[in-house]
Amino acid sequence: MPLSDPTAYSHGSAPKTAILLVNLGTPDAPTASALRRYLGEFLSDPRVVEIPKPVWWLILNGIILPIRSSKSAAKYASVWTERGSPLQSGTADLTQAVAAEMARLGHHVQVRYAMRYGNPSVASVLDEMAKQNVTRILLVPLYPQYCAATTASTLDAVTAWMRRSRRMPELRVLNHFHDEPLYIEALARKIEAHWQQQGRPDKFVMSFHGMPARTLKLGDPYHCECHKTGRLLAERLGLAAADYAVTFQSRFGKQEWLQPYTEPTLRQLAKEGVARVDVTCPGFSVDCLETLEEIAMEGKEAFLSSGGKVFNYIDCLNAETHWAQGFSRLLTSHLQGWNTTVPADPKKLAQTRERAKALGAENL
Ligand SMILES: C=CC1=C(C)c2cc3[nH]c(cc4nc(cc5[nH]c(cc1n2)c(C)c5CCC(=O)O)C(CCC(=O)O)=C4C)c(C)c3C=C
Ligand SMILES: [Fe+2]
Ligand SMILES: [Fe+2]
Repeated sequence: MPLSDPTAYSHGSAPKTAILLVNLGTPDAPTASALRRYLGEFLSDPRVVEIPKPVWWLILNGIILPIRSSKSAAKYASVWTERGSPLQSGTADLTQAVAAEMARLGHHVQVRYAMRYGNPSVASVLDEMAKQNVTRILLVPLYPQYCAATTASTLDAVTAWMRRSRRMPELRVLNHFHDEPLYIEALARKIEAHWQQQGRPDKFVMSFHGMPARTLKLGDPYHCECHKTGRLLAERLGLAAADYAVTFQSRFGKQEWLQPYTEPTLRQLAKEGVARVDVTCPGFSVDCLETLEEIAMEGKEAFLSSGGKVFNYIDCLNAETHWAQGFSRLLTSHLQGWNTTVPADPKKLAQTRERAKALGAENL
């Protein structure tokens, strides 16, 4: 494959820094054909499904895609808004909020987002950055807990692009932020705001996306990082061990996944006489199908139909102001040594200020 040369090198050009937020990706429409494309790309990633390729190709194309595409399309249709997929609009909003906050903090950085699967692709955003002479990239997979299926896969997409680029940018990667005080604090504030309005539940459930159980034995730190987030958040909220549970949702296929599973736990709690549960999903940066449909709709139905009385779903952090501020402070600490506060070009600085103004930075 020929190496790409988007712009000619010129002497004396100042370093340009970008923050690239990457989320999982989502279908372009809630239709079976869009789902087939999206799931086909997602589930063909060997980081996501670790089964020998030829066997998996047959199962995926012969069974999973024909059946799951239309089933999943109906689920997506139930959460789709006039802005499209919640994952897409939520990621765009978070990006804009972080861009505004970084500008307010005086950083001259581009903040963009890409999707690991679907659009805008990681390669297309990196191509655009290269054309704009971006020379330093802070890569931020939007997963607080490290997992090979998500975090490492995001880096795979970036390194695949780098393999065909002549002039590689400097690259830093935010590996995880599952125990960062700024993240735990933002989660705690969100929960506390809810409890100030509604009082405390009988049980607080923190539901994380599941993974095949064998990945824990193979050394993936994901399970431990989910539990650490759960423990830190519970401690910050003053909860005793009996007041909360850490569970895993979105099981896929027949093999064992990380336990306890969210939905059976909700049913069990209701049967044990727990009247009210509050559920939140700290592993998802923005609300998406997995939180809005699987938890807020299906999880609620499971709990109430098993005898539970009150089910509250507490949203993800999304683009909350205090999270955009906390996240930007966290990202700033990863920019250390890259001087982003001295403008290279006064004209560009004025443009950045105008852009920040247009993005509402003054209100943050
Ligand atoms: C083997 C299959 C899957 C693994 C492993 C997996 C890991 C994993 N996923 C997320 C985050 C998200 N997953 C989402 C949707 C989704 N996940 C799978 C399968 C696996 N995920 C499927 C098939 C789907 C599509 C929906 C469906 O058909 O059920 C989403 C939501 C995307 C959206 O558009 O809203 C997110 C986010 C993590 C964090 C993770 C491992 C830790
Ligand atoms: Fe998933
Ligand atoms: Fe563990």
